[in-house]
Amino acid sequence: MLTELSAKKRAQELRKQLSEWSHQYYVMDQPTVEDVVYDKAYQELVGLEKKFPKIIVDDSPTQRVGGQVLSGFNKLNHVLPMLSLGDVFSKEELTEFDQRLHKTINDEFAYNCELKIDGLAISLVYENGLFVQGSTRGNGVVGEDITENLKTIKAIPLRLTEPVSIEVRGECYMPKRAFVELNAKREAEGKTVFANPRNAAAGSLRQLDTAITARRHLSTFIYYLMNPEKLGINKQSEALRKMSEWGFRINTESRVANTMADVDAYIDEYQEKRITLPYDIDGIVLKADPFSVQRIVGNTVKVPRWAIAYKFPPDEQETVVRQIEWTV
Ligand SMILES: CC(C)(C)c1nc(N2CCN(c3ncccn3)CC2)c2cc(C(N)=O)c(N)nc2n1
Repeated sequence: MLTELSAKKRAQELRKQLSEWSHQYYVMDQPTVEDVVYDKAYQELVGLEKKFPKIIVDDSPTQRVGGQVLSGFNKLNHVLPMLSLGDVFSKEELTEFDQRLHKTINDEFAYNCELKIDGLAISLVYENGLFVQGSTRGNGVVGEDITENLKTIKAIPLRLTEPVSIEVRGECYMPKRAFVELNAKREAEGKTVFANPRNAAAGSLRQLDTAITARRHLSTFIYYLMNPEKLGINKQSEALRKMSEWGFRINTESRVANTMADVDAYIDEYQEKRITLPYDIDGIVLKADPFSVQRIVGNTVKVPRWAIAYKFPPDEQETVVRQIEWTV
């Protein structure tokens, strides 16, 4: 006999299982169960919550697609401005960046090298481990509250593995495969097509109908933790590892470089690999790894002095599916 109490207990078991499967599939790119198994458990949870609405909790996977059509997005002020990035287009300029830093910092320090994902910057706020607000970068000071749309993205955890209150930032992007398939569908429907995955991701996040956003196969790579030293984290590479442990999707191609020769090698490697990646990148981002170095050199009004974007030469090749490794 199904009581509200037994339904509540069963729903908690289902949510835990669904969350683990979802983490494996959407965050770790390592599906562990067939879709049909996931869907069966999900439908059972939907049934229990429909029968006993009082057992519904905010971080239930059923709450990702609110299904409501918003009338607009509220503006919001970022607690800390989302800085821009200085960019360079040659290894010579990269060396100048490194030399400038060493004018201020005498001892040696490592760089964290990251792929520069070609999507759009987002900010995510968590209170006691629960996702409470998500927004676009906007002009860096004022962004748009797109929490409801970001909740539909399975790579964004609704609850972290620890009850921490943090703000993180990253890139929301559309995988190349989803981009090609979306444009093929739009073409068949006589609609306009998106010029590139970045525009497709931006258009998908700007949807007022969250059910449309939910169908666009968006994903994220998180790359920034606010006030990390308050959490006892002292390097960018450590912050990335910690955010991964909390449940965020972190790009696995990041690497610590101890010399500029290592940085050059990283650039050469990913200029080669670029076309095979399942997502667009437009360069790499170099960051002083120790937060102590970041703190000493600080930021200008617009950009950090401790990070730089190295932009690849524009790559004329079309985004074709066959050259892409078949992951998300
Ligand atoms: C935290 C800092 C400021 C160093 C930072 N800022 C970034 N960006 C700033 C400029 N952004 C921007 N966007 C629109 C207009 C002007 N600037 C877009 C994000 C980063 C972007 C990526 C990426 N794409 O993969 C990344 N791995 N690390 C970043 N790190």
